[in-house]
Amino acid sequence: MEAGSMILKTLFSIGSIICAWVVCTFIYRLYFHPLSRYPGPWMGQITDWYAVYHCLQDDNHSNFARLHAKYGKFVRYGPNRLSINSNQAWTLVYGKKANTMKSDWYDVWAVLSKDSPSIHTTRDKAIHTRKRRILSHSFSEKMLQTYEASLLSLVEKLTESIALAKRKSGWTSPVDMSHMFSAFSFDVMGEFCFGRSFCALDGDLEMERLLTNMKMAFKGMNTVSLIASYSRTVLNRLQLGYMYSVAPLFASIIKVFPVLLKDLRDYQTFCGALARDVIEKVEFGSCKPNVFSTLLKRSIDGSETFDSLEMESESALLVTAGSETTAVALSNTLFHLLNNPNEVNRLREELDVQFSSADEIRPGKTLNGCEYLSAAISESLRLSPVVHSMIQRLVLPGGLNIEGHHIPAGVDVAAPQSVVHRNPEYFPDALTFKPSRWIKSAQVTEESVHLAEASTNPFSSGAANCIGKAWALTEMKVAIARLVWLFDMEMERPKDTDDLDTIQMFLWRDRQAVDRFTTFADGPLVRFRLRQK
Ligand code: HEM
Repeated sequence: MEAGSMILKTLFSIGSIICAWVVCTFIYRLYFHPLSRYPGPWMGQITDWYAVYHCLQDDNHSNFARLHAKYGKFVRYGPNRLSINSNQAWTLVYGKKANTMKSDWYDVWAVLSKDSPSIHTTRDKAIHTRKRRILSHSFSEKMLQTYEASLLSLVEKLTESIALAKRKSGWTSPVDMSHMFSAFSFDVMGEFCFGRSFCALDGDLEMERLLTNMKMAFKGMNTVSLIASYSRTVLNRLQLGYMYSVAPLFASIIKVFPVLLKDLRDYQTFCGALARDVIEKVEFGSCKPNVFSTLLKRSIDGSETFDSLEMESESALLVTAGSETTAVALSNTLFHLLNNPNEVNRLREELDVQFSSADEIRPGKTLNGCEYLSAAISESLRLSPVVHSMIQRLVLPGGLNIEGHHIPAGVDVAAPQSVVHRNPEYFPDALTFKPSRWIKSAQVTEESVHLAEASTNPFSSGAANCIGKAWALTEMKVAIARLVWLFDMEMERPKDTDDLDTIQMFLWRDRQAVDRFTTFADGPLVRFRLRQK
């Protein structure tokens, strides 16, 4: 009896200590923490489970818009986290000289990069600089030109498969363009990285499976638990990126149960095999130039390059970083154009002046000179950035001064792209798709064009900005210009959206999107017919 009451007493004491510790932590976080003066949802002020909850909801993109509308420029959304709605963040948080580094959040992603962190998951600045130096050789202007022939043949395949689709009275049945662009950009990355298409546009089932797995991998990088294929429980969407203290636990679980990451490992094995195939072809001198052949040739010349583990890790990263992002950007651009048919006409007028056949639309000076095309893409990336919400950075010793505030070292800061990109301080009629805002004219001053440029950051900035930006823009320009040149297009309106005006339609689609670091939206569903001149 006495032993029983002793145990009860001990449990009670332990419980009381834990409760007191939790209460003290919450009181400290609410009233005494260096960030306690910043407004934000009370749940977020006391625990990171607030951020985890919104990751589980896939609604970070819309939640940050709500939070900033309610609380203003600075929002404390986690005990040690600030979201900042300011264009100054592009230089002060992400820029080359920013007093920040990639946050611990990237450590969780590194769990997925098997034995060697990729350029994206590397946090150490010196190691990152070395990786970036090596990889930049495969992204030089000269190298990009050598990949162009493969890009053109895949764009032709894309437009041919649309032209050959079943039709009624000249119009095809609705084509899901997010699916089509996924297959297209996946194939482009196959050519770009390994010198061979993945044949996803041909409907290869094995490739479809890998593409689906890769999308899971993408989700998993933010959702970390790629456990998805194994246990379809809440765990498969658990966002440990915001709870990095449990990352080592997660890593140990994976070691004991490797089956949990089967989808990702399948995908990495696939990329590893492709990388080895390139190694053989380079040895026999039978390889089209691609990212990996360029890196291998450097090792043959005795120049600085990656070891084989790094090559596999970079190959897996590049295909994911380069394919779904571009696919999402392409489907968003097509959506905005078809949601604003006058803009399609304006773009067509420009293309008709520059090109007399679709075949003439290819990378180069003339295409780059199409300012309305560039403007339409910039405007789409503004309104619907591919990485909508948080690219997290850790403030280093010395702190960060921004918008008259001093943020102490150790705080995780981020500027959600879609919030800054839709800030009316920087963009009049912020929710309207207006490519003309990017072009100086009688109505648009040079200052407002500069302000627009300084207030958008779809490819991020600084030393860890998107290394594939030039390639992504080339891919998008050719694909969009050829579609607009070749086809009349009509967007099939989703059910119950007939009464929505242009802005409401955009916001409707935005709400349907899911934010998993990359933000995915379905569709648009588009009917095509060969253009009637
Ligand atoms: C429209 C398409 C694209 C968009 C909007 C985009 C956007 C971004 C953003 C915002 C980042 C910074 C991520 C972070 O700091 O965590 C990034 C990084 C990166 N992107 Fe892209 N990207 C696109 C296409 C591509 C393509 C086509 C490639 C490769 C061919 C690529 C390769 C990379 C790599 C390797 C990084 C990591 C760079 C580093 O950490 O140094 N991206 N991208």
